[in-house]
Amino acid sequence: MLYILLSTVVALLLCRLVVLWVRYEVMHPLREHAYPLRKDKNFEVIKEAAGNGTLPKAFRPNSFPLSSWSGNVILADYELIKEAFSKKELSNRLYSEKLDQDMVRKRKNYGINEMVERILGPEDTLTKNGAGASMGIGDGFYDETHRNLRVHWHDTIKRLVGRNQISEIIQHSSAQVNRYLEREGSQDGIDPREIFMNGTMNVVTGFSLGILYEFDDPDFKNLAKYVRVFFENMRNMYVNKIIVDIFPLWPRMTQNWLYQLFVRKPLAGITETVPRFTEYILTKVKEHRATLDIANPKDFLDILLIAAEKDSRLGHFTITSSIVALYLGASDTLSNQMRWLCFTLADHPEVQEKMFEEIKASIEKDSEIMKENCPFTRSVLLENMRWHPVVDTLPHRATEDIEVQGVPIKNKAVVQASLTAVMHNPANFPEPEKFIPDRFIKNGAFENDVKVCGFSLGLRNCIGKQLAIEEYFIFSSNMVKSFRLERTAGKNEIANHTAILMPKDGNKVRFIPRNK
Ligand code: HEM
Repeated sequence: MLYILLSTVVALLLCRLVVLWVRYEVMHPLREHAYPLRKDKNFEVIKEAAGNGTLPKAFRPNSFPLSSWSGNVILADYELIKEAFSKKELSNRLYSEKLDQDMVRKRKNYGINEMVERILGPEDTLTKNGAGASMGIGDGFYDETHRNLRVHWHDTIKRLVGRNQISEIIQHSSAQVNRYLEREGSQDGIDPREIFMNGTMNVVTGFSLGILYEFDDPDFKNLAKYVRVFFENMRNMYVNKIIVDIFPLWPRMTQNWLYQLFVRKPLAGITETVPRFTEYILTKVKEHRATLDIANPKDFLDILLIAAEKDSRLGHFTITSSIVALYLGASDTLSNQMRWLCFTLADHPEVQEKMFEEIKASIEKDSEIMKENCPFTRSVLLENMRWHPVVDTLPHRATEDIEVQGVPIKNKAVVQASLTAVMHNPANFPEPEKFIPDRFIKNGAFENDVKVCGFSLGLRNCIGKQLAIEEYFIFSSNMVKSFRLERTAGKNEIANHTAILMPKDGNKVRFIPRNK
């Protein structure tokens, strides 16, 4: 009897598997295609398939066993990405009620609520608003709070551009970057990673908190340490998030426990870093309160504090996590784009010289480096972004069943865009595998190409785009004006990394001052 029962169960299970296999493998309207999680492998696979025309416009990623059954979709065509990401149903991050509840637990474990009351006091608006209704500018649903955060961000940009403060903040950081390149890199050669990380982080600090640090300031060093710990734990935090999302929440046994069981790697340092980073930002909130001029906000935090008076959905967690998101979004991206530029220029001295001549002529003509006078430099910078796109998009999650240009996307599917596929498609850029410095010069003038889309497209694209483009130009042109770059070690190879297309360690460049 038991034998018959067991056989029936096994037979039913097998039937179920066959049905699933037919549904997901045979009948599924989207093809499956390789999409390795490791960025170096991913870059090679996607570049090759885009190059020989075998990459589908949209596909199910075959990243690990059965992953193509999950309903996830990778978009690999410019027009498709543009249309898909203009839809609010496809503009949410990996977010759910469960993840929200897990965050409530984590804040409790970290003692964040008590910290808010201790630092800001019980009468402060942020204490009264509580944690807030959003996970911050880089996470959560594409809802009204998120849209408002974007509006506040762009409002800050407008105000600071009007007062010339953005350029002042970036120039301050760029001057420090150059000082450190000379101090540390003019003898034996260095990998300038840390220096550019510090430079980009300092721009975020200036823009969001109104502080221009020196790189060796102890507070700034602490900030850099917090950001580093986040990056070191990024992959594990992501795995943790997926575990929380998949398994039911139990009252006592947290998903962190499950995570430790499966992944066996502690989220090293994160449990200490989150409260410290939060404490730093809350201290800045307190300081901003003392100088806040409602008619004349001076940075992003001022603007958020003013907005929180009228909108209780902007709570302490919304604000602290938005500021943290800026540091995370800004630092590894731009610093790696700068690293690729340095190593590529070191391999192309003739490109450096042509940029230098153009920059020098601009200073002679207008006493400063004007973008309009530097078409070749801008073309090189854009080509560097196209040739080595440091990131694909972050994961988007569908909130409805939807079809875009014939591509079916299921509710809750994770959708990502392969920006690499667009930028290495020969139909968009002839000979995409080659670095062609004057690719974007037409009749002697610089011509932007929207298909260089490293900041992504649509409603959930990179909010730092405008700032990053400004920073990229100022850091690069000041660097080329001041130094000749010479490779002393390594070659342009890609590191084994899960999130960022970054050069391998071991690349070194000597920054030889031009004035000596
Ligand atoms: C070379 C530099 C940069 C590149 C290539 C880059 C690229 C990207 C990409 C591809 C996304 C994901 C968009 C999507 O999922 O569709 C993103 C999101 C984001 N970026 Fe950037 N980024 C850069 C610099 C910056 C800077 C300087 C900041 C801040 C000042 C920043 C802040 C953010 C934030 C907060 C998000 C999340 C936006 C959201 O979820 O709504 N990024 N970035």
